[in-house]
Amino acid sequence: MELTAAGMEVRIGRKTIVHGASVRVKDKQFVGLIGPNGCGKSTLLKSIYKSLVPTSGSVMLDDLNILKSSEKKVSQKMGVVGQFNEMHFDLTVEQMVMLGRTPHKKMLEADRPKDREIVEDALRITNLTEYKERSYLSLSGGEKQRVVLARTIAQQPEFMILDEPTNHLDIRYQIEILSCVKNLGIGVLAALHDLEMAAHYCDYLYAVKNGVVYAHGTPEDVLTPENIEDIYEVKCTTYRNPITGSLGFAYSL
Ligand SMILES: Nc1ncnc2c1ncn2[C@@H]1O[C@H](COP(=O)(O)OP(=O)(O)OP(=O)(O)O)[C@@H](O)[C@H]1O
Repeated sequence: MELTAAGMEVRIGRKTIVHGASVRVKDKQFVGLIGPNGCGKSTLLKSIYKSLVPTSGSVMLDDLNILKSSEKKVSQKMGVVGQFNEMHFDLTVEQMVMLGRTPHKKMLEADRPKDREIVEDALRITNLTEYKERSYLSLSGGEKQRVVLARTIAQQPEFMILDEPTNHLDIRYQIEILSCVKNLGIGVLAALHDLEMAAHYCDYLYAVKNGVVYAHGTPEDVLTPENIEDIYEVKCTTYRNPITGSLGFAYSL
């Protein structure tokens, strides 16, 4: 399943936030979106997953025209883990994860044994089984983030978009979440801040600066000291992490 977002332009009020960005995620690729605060990563992702209407551009998931398809049709194929996961009414963790089954059910259809099995699996792979009776609102930010990932996994999407999925997470959960997503073996487009994580997990990267795709390629091609200095306005030296073999970064102002 391949995602192609072409010529995405997003204007909010009088300001153009994303300027003609194109992004492609080939079958089963894990693609990262990097760039400084406010460069337009979330806005670009939202325009791809239909939370914002782009001024121009097209988004195809194989032959499904995302921008012209119903929410239900899109959510049968595409799962989204957004940046903010606040809710104002309380559900248990299990009920929250069960919401992931909604796109696959008819209106008011009860939970089927298969739905319960899928929810159990999603709770297990996100290490949330023992949280299933807990109230969602009582959870910490990182725990909520894992529940939202579990809900998205229960949705059984063929493609996933994640907006800074490791935001609130400590190192262990950052690794767990990214490994878990990688092991799903589906196409992924994820905005990430941690360049070491991006280098380690992503097959391909798009670097955004001022709403424009500044560079794209493999992590080795994109995460050069020159690019990082231009994109983030910091001094940077790269090295090879002797333990993981992945790219490492040392920064200074
Ligand atoms: N609804 C809005 N009205 C006005 N400006 C907006 C709106 N939404 C986003 N912006 C602006 O668009 C720019 C890009 O925001 P966006 O959230 O896409 O950045 P980002 O790269 O995801 O940043 P971060 O890494 O901090 O999450 C920012 O300057 C932001 O203030």
